[in-house]
Order: sequence, then structure tokens, then C-alpha cells
Amino acid sequence: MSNVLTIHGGKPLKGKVTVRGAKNLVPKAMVAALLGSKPSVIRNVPEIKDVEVVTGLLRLHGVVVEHDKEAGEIYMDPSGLKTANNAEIDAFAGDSRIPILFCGPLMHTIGAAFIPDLGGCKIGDRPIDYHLEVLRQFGAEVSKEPTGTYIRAPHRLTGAKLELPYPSVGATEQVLLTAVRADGITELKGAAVEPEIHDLIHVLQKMGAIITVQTDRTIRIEGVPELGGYNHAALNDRNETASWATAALVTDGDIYVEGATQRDLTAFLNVYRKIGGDFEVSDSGIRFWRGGADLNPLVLETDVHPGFMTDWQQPLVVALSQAEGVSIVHETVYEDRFGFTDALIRMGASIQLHRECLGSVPCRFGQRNFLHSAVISGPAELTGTDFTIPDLRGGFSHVLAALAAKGTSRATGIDVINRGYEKFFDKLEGLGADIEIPVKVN
Ligand SMILES: CC(=O)N[C@H]1[C@@H](OP(=O)(O)OP(=O)(O)OC[C@H]2O[C@@H](n3ccc(=O)[nH]c3=O)[C@H](O)[C@@H]2O)O[C@H](CO)[C@@H](O)[C@@H]1O
Ligand SMILES: C=C(OP(=O)(O)O)C(=O)O
Repeated sequence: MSNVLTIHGGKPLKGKVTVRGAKNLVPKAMVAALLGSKPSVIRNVPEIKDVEVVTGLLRLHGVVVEHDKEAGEIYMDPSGLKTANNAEIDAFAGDSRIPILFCGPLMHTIGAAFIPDLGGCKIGDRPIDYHLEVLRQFGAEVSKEPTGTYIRAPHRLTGAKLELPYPSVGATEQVLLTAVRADGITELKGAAVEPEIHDLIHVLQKMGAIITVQTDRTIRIEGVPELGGYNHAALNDRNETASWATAALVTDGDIYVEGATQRDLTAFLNVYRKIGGDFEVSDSGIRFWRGGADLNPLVLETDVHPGFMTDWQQPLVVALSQAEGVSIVHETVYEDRFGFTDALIRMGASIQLHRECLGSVPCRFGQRNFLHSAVISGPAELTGTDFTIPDLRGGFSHVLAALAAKGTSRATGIDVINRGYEKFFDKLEGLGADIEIPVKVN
């Protein structure tokens, strides 16, 4: 049994969509609530699967969670925190990467954590070695079990001098969520500095944490014995914004993204302008459209913030398939983020994948057999086809290509989209897409 979305291509998307809080912040702020001795409130919450997963995990641990979906507010009271049943945690983890971030808060509160094998997008191996190594350096004992990882804190966790081999977003968050209540000072070098990390720091600061972001990717955290609650409006989802902006470009439409925040999108907006898109920034959002008749080819490398984010890459490749000439994209964050191009090629796109680094950003994947550079020639006429959604952004890209294609496409596995795009079908219909929303088929 699976859900099928039918897409009749060829209609420009026009109108308004609203983006709310970031998928890459809200679930993490929810985990932070476990560290407090008082209730917390997170506002601007989107209705996405990752929020549901964390809601389930918090409730499993005895946290009272009340979610007002219409208002986009979640109230969390951790005062009844209890030891969890490991088997049940397993059932909840499948779709998300967030459970790994429960380690620090659970060690501080109940002394141990069992972390099931993680979900999230299959865009590379996505190991958790940096997470486990920093936890060991705080004094945790880590043991690998067949279905996950068991982590214990036999003594109080102690601040440490840490350095990440690569500015991992998740590992930086792991350090923040652990160091804030560890004894003494933690210094993290090589930290990620994405806007969502700064927002998590704002959440923790509201709870009473002392965190200094220094120059050169260094973060210094002075541990405190107790934290209170917080009341925080999450920053908006810049990745959803970039996706809808690209939809305007690909379908030759005109989309006003209410809630789009220029400050967090500088690198994206530069590329958007270079490819031939136009935009107009207002106080409450950004309007996106195609500037001229043709799109321009580009040479592009994904990178950690403040570079061009990897999550923007997949939709942009669809736009590049419509540009006049040859584009090159070098993916330097994940080793396997071009699998989604198979379906685009079946639709008529001209894309060749290469193992070599086609760019100058230092990359961990060169000479290691990963197809992590793409050469895209355009413009290609796209024709509708059937496809299965491979991952969140790859799925958005397939739907986008289908919307621009001639004829009809059928997408299965569309539920994956709910991990990061709230009210996806409503938004597509509101923008005038010609779609038949899922019916169950055998
Ligand atoms: C829920 C969430 O916030 N997801 C985002 C987060 O993912 P996530 O936090 O999982 O991504 P990371 O920044 O940790 O990963 C970056 C790179 O580091 C590697 N790595 C990471 C940890 C580790 O222990 N060992 C290791 O080798 C990964 O395999 C990857 O190649 O940041 C990514 C990079 O901006 C985004 O694409 C994701 O949307
Ligand atoms: C890779 C992504 O998310 P996650 O880390 O949750 O899999 C994404 O949002 O594109």
C-alpha cells in the first residue's frame, strides 16, 4: 500500500506560501527542554514529521507535551521525567536523526541513554563517530549494541577541550546540549555556525546557559548546575524557502514566500540572482520569480555555512537542467547526494556524475569513489514519468521537475516529504499546481 501523488506538468506556480519554524531547529529546541527544571514553550512550530517524532520521544520519557497545531505552539513540562523503555524508543526513531541529541540531556537527568539506529535522509553514510567521541571526552561510556548505542554517565560529565574534524551541525549541537550542564568549561574548536545553531544557542541562553561564540569556529560554554525553561519563537525555515524560490524559477512562476528571511539566505540569493532569478525582499517575506526568458548556467560548490547549503543543491539542479549551457555542481558535504538525478535523467535531463572533485573547495570525497560532482547540460525538455521519492530534498526536486515537465508523473513514497514540508499538498494546490493528491493503491 502506498500513497501516490499525480502531477500534470506545465503550469507555472503562482501565489503565496508561508514558511514557519525550521525543521533543523524546532526538534532540537524541544530536546533542550529536557535540560530545564521548569516548563518551556517553543513557538512558530511547523506541522512536520520530525516534530511528531520528538514529541513521541519526550512523552515516552515522561515529559508533558501539549501541541496547539493551529497556533504553532508546543508547551513542554519536564518535571515528571522518568526512565524510558528502550524497546519503545526504537519504535520512534526510524524517520529522524534527532534521537542522537537526547544523549547529553538524558545523561544529565537520568544518567543513561539508549540511542537507536538513526533515520534521516539517505544521502551518504552519515556516521555518528564525532558525536560518540565528544561524549567520551565529557566522561561518558559508550557501547555499541546490535540495534543502537548505549551511553552511560557513571560520574558527572565534565567540560572538555574539543575539536571537530569537520564542522558537523549535529556534533556541534551534541556538544552544546551536553556542555551547558557539565562541570566546568568546554571549548569547541571547528564548530558549525549555521543560523539554526545560533538559534539553539539563543534557546539555551534563555534557559540560563553561558555560551560565547568566538571567531574562527570556536564556541566556549561555561557549565551551570541548573537550567530553567524558555519561551522562544523558532527562526524560519530557510531550506523550505529556498525550495519554493527554486520552484518559481523552474516553473517560470511567481511565488511570495511569507516568512522568508534574507539574513539566513545570503549565499542562496546570490546564486539565485546569478542563475537569472529575481527577488524582492520585504519585512515579512521575499517574492521570487524568473528575471528573464532564459536561465544562466553556473559553477557551484556546496559548503558549510556561510557557503551554499547542501540542502539547497537538489532543487537547484532541476533549475540548472533548464539553464542555457553547461553547469557544474561539486557536492562537498555529503558523499552520495546525487542519487536523485536518476529520475531526472529518465525525465530527459542531461546530467553526468563524476568521482573527481570538480571545484576548489577542500573536499573529503576526492579519490574515494564517490559520485559527488555533476555536470548538467541544458536546457532539456522534461517529460513526465513515474518515480519513488528517495529523500526529502530529492523528493521535492522530483516533484518540481514533474511540475515543469510535459505530461503526467506519478510519485510514490510521498510521505517522506512530510518530514520537512508542512501542508505540502495544500501549498502546491494554493500555487495553482495541477495535481491529484494521494489515494491509497495496492
Ligand atoms: C536535522 C538537521 O539539522 N539536519 C541537517 C544537519 O544534518 P547533520 O547534523 O546530520 O549533518 P552534519 O553537519 O553532522 O554532517 C556533515 C558531514 O559530516 C559527516 N559526519 C557528521 C557527524 C559525524 O559524527 N561524523 C561524520 O562524518 C556527515 O557524514 C556529513 O558528511 O546538517 C546538514 C548539513 O548542513 C544538513 O544537510 C541537514 O539538513
Ligand atoms: C538532509 C536533511 O535532513 P536530515 O538531516 O533530517 O536527514 C535535509 O533537511 O535536507
